[in-house]
Amino acid sequence: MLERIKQSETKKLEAYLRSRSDDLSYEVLSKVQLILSDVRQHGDEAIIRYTKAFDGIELTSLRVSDEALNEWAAAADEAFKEAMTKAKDNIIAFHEAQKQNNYLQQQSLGICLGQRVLPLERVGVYVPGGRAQYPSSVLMNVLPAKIAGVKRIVMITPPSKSGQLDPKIAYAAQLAGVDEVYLAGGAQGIAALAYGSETIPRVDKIVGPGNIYVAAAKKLVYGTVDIDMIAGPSEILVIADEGARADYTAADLLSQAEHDPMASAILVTTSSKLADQVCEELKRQSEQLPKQAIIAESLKAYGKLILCETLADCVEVANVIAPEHLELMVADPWALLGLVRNAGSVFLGYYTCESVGDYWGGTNHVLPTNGTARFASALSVDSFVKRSSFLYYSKEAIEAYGSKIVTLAESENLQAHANAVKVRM
Ligand SMILES: NC(=O)c1ccc[n+]([C@@H]2O[C@H](COP(=O)([O-])OP(=O)(O)OC[C@H]3O[C@@H](n4cnc5c(N)ncnc54)[C@H](O)[C@@H]3O)[C@@H](O)[C@H]2O)c1
Ligand SMILES: N[C@H](CO)Cc1c[nH]c[nH+]1
Ligand SMILES: [Zn+2]
Repeated sequence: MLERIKQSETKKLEAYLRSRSDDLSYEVLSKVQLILSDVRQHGDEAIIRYTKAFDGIELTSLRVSDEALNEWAAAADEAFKEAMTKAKDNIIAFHEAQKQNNYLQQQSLGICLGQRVLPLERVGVYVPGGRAQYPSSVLMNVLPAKIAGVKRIVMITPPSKSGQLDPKIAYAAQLAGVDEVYLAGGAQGIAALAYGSETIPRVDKIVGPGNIYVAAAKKLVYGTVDIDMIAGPSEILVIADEGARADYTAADLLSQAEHDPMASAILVTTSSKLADQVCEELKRQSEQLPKQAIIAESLKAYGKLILCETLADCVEVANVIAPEHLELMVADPWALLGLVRNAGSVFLGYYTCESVGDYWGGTNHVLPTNGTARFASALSVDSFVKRSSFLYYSKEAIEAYGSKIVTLAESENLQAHANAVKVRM
């Protein structure tokens, strides 16, 4: 069920990495570029047209009114509401610790300098909604923005199959404190947030995960607006030792394969016995899952099984792949953690399945994909702030240090810079 690769078969590993990076191909990017340009030119009309084409829904209004939001949120199930409220507490507790402080350094002669941490004004949050509804992603995106102090949080999501907002998404938006909600998904939604339309406001930064079209659109609008990262189709890489249970391992691989035909699930292990058992389990468990068609496509295209000599080798393979999620299903996960350099988020031990982090634990589930964990980080409070520095020099300070500044300015032949100091001395 999974393509088998030995650690020594580096060509096969490289081929996998190449195929993954080809996902954001010229073909996808050029298709998405056309959508972006169309929405930039034609605004709401183009968004409504693409929603009809891709989501099969004829929208009459993009904005979800406060009354509709209240009505739909009230329809959400009580057990769901209770679990979401506790998950919210866990997410807040983890992210509160990420808050950065302003700082001030004082020196002699009255000199002082420092840094202020300022929230972004307007942020657009993308909540995916094509193949599944993601109320958990509402909390993961919005709560760190709230903690950072973002003034206006605009949420967009594709309409549900009935053409409305799913009650669970409506409830999550209220629980998290979203300011405005619009029904717009895919590249057309990202374009609206980047350029603005008659109805949807332009924002300063777009955050949130999505499929390949959303990821491509975010990549293309970067520069017009800021983005958090490329958070595309989900990925899991499980490192398992001979003590890992095959049924747990297979269940975890399937948990991400069910997201998207382009999701990736990889097992890296030192045990060929476990590898065989996991393949059996994958077959057995996937036959019972409602999303088996998506899973089959995902495993066929991106499912891999890599056999290594040692656990340290397994971690090296993971460092090369740089997965979004890395599970260490080994007896002593803490001993391996220090060797991990490239992973969006790490899950330790036999009992911490990725679902704990997707919904509950408190760490963020919006994470870099497609190898970008080599340089990108999880969504955090930091994603919603900018830093602005300041400097104060007194009359005495400029007189004391002015000649040094003049020397440096003249060394660059910038006489006007030097003069600005000289006139004060
Ligand atoms: N990396 C992360 O942090 C993270 C977190 C949660 C979910 N995810 C991923 O988010 C994705 C959710 O995907 P989804 O599809 O369910 O929802 P989505 O909202 O991301 O995408 C749906 C939209 O895609 C557009 N679309 C669909 N087919 C298209 C086509 N042929 N051409 C142009 N546009 C098209 C449509 O506009 C549709 O509204 C999954 O890949 C999942 O793995 C990632
Ligand atoms: N695994 C996803 C991130 O790749 C997050 C998620 C939300 N709901 C379920 N899973
Ligand atoms: Zn998931």
